[in-house]
Amino acid sequence: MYDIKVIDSFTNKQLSRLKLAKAYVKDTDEPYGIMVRSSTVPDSLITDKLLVISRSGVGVNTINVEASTEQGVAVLNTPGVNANAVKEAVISTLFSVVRPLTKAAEMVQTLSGEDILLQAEARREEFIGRELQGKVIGVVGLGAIGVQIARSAYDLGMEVLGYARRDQGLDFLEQVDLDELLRQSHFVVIALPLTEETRGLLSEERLRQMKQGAYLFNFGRGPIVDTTGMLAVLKEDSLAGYYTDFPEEAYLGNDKVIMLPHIGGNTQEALEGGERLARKALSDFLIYGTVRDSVNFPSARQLFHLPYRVTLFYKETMDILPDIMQIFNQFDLRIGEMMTNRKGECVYVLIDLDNDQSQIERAIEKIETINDIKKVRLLKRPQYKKRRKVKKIIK
Ligand SMILES: NC(=O)c1ccc[n+]([C@@H]2O[C@H](COP(=O)([O-])OP(=O)(O)OC[C@H]3O[C@@H](n4cnc5c(N)ncnc54)[C@H](O)[C@@H]3O)[C@@H](O)[C@H]2O)c1
Ligand SMILES: O=C(O)CC[C@@H](O)C(=O)O
Repeated sequence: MYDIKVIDSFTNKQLSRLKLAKAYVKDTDEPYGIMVRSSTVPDSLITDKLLVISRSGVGVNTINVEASTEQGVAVLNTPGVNANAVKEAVISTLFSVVRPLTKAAEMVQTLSGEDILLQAEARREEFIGRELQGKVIGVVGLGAIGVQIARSAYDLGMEVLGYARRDQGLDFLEQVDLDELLRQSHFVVIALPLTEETRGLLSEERLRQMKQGAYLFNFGRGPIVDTTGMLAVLKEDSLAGYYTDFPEEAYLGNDKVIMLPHIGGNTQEALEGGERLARKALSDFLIYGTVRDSVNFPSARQLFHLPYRVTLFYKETMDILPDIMQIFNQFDLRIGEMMTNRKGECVYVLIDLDNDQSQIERAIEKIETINDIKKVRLLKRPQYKKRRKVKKIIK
């Protein structure tokens, strides 16, 4: 039985399905698993008992991934699940800054009388907009979200520039360096994760390179844009505005800043999809040791035919697999199937066996003494009840 701590709200429908993995929601300080959305996972929960953190969503800046890796805890997420939602939010904010439709509709509500159409038309000049077609958009970060935004902007007839660390080979945009992108774009959209590398990437110096009258949209994370720098640049009237999904007190009352309450991915479709994938990823990890999307574990999947599976996670400072194999031999364990995969210096191994459980447990005790080993688990092949055949009654 696994105790699962649930941070943030998840639907009962998904939480009740955890029981398929013998996992049950419990408010404990020492869980085996954590389900979370964008709230911070306290470091105190990352104990050696913890096996997995499953994030419904993409950004993992609220999870101490380094500490998790040290404890052999898999940090799973659901990349791509909210990319369409964020893309649609970005496209609608782009339209909202060039077309004052909401303001125009509000004005109409102030009118009265039979000739309301004439009165309204007389004020049309107050609401002249601009078009996106033909303008330059720069997309910073070409992952699931960035690529979708770039593609839609291209379909709207915009000229699309993109910034990524590697050539993405996309034919609907021109990849340029960040400084060039900032100089050329009328609209710049940030679709990056928050990392040590991206924190403050949009520094005052970089913001000053932006085109006169350009807009910046931040749907990545707040600290990617330097707040002091942004306030200074906005004061000088070089930027037309800053649209951010991450409210900051320093921007309150600034009429050039529009802040949303972190709702880029906040659609019913994205939330339901994220919850389902995060719950399933957690269940599959607990039952089978399977890893699909993780920021610190390599992906791993193997059919579970034999009665037992040993999963091993280690940070490789030297090749320890021969030592592990030697222990398996010493305890006369016959490996049926095995797979190994790596992510950077982290290695994850699945080994399926058909031996006596106590024999495997003794081998595990010895494997746990090897330096670099972060986590070893012994899984039993799940026994699914056979479905009863339903006899067809033919009248
Ligand atoms: N506003 C919201 O509600 C919302 C919703 C989803 C995601 N996000 C944010 O958007 C981020 C991106 O989401 P995604 O689904 O596109 O993730 P993703 O992992 O598919 O893409 C991230 C991209 O950023 C690139 N990248 C990372 N560091 C970089 C750097 N220093 N320079 C250039 N490129 C770099 C990666 O290579 C990757 O291509 C998330 O991490 C999250 O912070 C926000
Ligand atoms: O979980 C959320 O509510 C927002 C998710 C979003 O910021 C993400 O990184 O996927």
